[in-house]
Amino acid sequence: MKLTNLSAEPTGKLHSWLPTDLEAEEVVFLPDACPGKSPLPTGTAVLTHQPDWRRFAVSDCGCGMRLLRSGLAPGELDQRRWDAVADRLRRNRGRLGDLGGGNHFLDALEPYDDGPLSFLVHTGSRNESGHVDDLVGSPDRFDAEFDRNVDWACDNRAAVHDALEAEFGPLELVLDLPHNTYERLADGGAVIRKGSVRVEPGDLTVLPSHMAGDVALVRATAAVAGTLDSMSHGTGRSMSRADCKPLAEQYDFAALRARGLLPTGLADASLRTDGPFAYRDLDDCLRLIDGYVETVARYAVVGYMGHL
Ligand SMILES: Nc1nc2c(ncn2[C@@H]2O[C@H](COP(=O)(O)O)[C@@H](O)[C@H]2O)c(=O)[nH]1
Repeated sequence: MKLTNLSAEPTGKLHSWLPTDLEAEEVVFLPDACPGKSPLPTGTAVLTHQPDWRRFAVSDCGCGMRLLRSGLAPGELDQRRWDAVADRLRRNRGRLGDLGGGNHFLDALEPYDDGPLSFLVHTGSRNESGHVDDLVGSPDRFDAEFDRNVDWACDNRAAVHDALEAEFGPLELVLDLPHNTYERLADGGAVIRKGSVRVEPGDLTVLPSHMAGDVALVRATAAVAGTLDSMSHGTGRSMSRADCKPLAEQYDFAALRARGLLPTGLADASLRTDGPFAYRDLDDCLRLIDGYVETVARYAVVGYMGHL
């Protein structure tokens, strides 16, 4: 098996994160590589011809990110308007336009170069995703259900987009990319992407870090031919949710609130497992993919919501 390691983790450790029954020709580990609850670790792209490869492609199918550019000057965002968006999303609970839990989030972004605010939406396919699990032995039904999930997740991001437009007016769609998908190959194999997006040279993608960290809009170069046309979907976790507790207890949430808007009523306790201390640094990750992407724009997070 060819293993390409663009992460900061030692290669031996990465091997231990792969399922022992995975038969892959190639595995790419991106800077956001981290183990999770899914069969494959996050931040990976896997080329396989294993007949039952679909069992490695389950979990939060179609989860992805949508980047939107507004016509708003940064000063036009305030607590009242951020709360109004949060209330709209809360009213969507259980249906399209529900941000969901975990580290699904909506950020307001201010560019470092002068310019209008942008918004970054990160949501998945919510409970829909579990429906593929029982279909791994029925490829046609699995593929149809997976596609339905990917479409549902995209519609979910579109519904969050609608909620933002209801408050802020028209928003330009910069990109919408799922990061838990697979690409079927003509020869029966597949490239499975878990926490990684499909990009071709020239394509834009977005790299967020955490609720208090910068976000980069990047363009893929020709070098992505060497990463199975794949790129990271963020900086990735540096620790598991279970390990966050001691750091969360010491974290200065008041300083976080002073730097950016959080919806009224969102308790510090809700952010314990997904706070800034749980994720890697953006510049560290950008250094690891130098040559594979070029930074087009960089933003500070000036508003966060999640765990609504
Ligand atoms: N700008 C923000 N980035 C965040 C936040 N929470 C996590 N992250 C980054 O996004 C991805 C999300 O990944 P997933 O594994 O849950 O699909 C992750 O790699 C982080 O680097 C946030 O609140 N704001």
